[in-house]
Amino acid sequence: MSFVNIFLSRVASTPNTKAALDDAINNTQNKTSDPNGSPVLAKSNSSIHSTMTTSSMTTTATGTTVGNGSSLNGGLHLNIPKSPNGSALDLRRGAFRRTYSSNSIKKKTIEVTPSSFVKIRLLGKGDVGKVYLVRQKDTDRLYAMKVLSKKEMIKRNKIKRAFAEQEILATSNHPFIVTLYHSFQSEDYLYLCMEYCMGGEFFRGKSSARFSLQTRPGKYLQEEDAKFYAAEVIAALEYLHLMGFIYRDLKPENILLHQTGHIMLTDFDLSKQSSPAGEPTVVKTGSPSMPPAIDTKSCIANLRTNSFVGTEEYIAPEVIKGCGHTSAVDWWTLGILMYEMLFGVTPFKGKDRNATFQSILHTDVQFPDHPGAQPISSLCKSVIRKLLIKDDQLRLGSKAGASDVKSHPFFKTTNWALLRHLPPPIIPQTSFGADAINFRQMHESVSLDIEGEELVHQHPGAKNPFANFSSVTLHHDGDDDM
Ligand SMILES: Nc1ncnc2c1ncn2[C@@H]1O[C@H](COP(=O)(O)OP(=O)(O)OP(=O)(O)O)[C@@H](O)[C@H]1O
Repeated sequence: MSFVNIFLSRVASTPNTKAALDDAINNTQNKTSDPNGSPVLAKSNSSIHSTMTTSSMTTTATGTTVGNGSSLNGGLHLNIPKSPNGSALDLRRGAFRRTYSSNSIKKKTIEVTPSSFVKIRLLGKGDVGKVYLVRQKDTDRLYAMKVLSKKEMIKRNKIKRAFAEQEILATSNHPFIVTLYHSFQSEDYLYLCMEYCMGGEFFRGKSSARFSLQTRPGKYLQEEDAKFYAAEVIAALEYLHLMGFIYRDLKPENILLHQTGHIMLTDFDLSKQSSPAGEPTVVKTGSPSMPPAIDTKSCIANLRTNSFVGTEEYIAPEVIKGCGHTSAVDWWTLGILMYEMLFGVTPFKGKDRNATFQSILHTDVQFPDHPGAQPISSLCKSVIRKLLIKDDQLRLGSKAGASDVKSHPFFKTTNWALLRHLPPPIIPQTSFGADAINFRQMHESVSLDIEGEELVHQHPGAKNPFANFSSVTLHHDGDDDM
């Protein structure tokens, strides 16, 4: 039985889990725009422009309660009509197409092959694969296609990671997590066909997209803006933890911007799955006026892992020590991310890797106080300090997971239920999509043609390690026209 089936049957039989997932999703699903409507290339006589393929979309404004399992359909439903002219603003404001529920993904036999797509350009590179902007030939829809080389995966012992990534993408259904549409394989490559996040990377190294953090004045965000992105990241982490996954690779490069400006987490090859995921439990909040919160920590309480993974400046102390780590690593990385959003640098960066690790292990976080440094509130300092507590058992998030973090007074002004209604601080420049203006120019050293790949030579009779890779097409609620 695949994880999806196990998960769905568990969801059906456990009202707490279902309600908790619905809660995590619904608390963020009320959106000003749909992050999952793949842009389409619409050809006119003289020009190519983008349009959303949606007629109407149902969104749910619901006050979810934990434990009664009725949240999904219990709220107010709004039908948002299609905009008549499909302007860029309308794309952001009015385009809805997916509902987010824990059982809205329908797995189908694979409906595409590599030759169903035309490669448009290279968007990004990892060590075993590349991500291309592609167009599906028969629908003209644009997608981001991650193409992983089997040869490289075998050489670098990364087969398990590709399986984990497929599993997470295929089971996730959340507005801040990139949507998977198809996964399939050829003789030499694995393919993950995902929603194309037109806004590019949230922020990255020196050659950045024009609206990324690195090009903001002073290379940092205002505190309120950083709070907005932190809240969206927390919502995504909460969902992943509820699903039994530790993300383990939160960093700016893995946060993509949807064309609406809302974030989407991507790159799950370092994520770790607790199998089976534990039951979420309910914790009482301090205030009688607040509803009970979900304990996401219990979903992954049985998962402690030892692998040394992560990105140098974002690695948590317990990972460096190699004494086993839990979902608390994700809260550490959130602390680093918040610091970097606010100050443009990470807090423990040393002159080399060793110095960075020493600092991560032994130095308390310091906030810049030189003239010109951005002043931040004491509540903001407090939440960062608590997320960066070296002892993972004392760290914010170590007791009840996301609920601990969400209830820190820094987030008192955050309206979690309406997160998606808030206008994002940065709206990516829209274009017709295929020009990928929000991505830096990349050149391919080796040609990797989606249709005609080089061959991998395996020993005759060797067991095919990719035999169990799922080739599926995933239909999401609202995608009937696909
Ligand atoms: N859905 C997407 N939409 C737009 N661009 C994307 C998408 N997914 C990935 N990219 C681009 O491709 C880059 C590499 O993607 P990703 O990190 O998933 O690849 P990877 O091979 O797993 O890399 P790594 O070796 O860092 O794990 C991203 O940083 C981003 O620029």
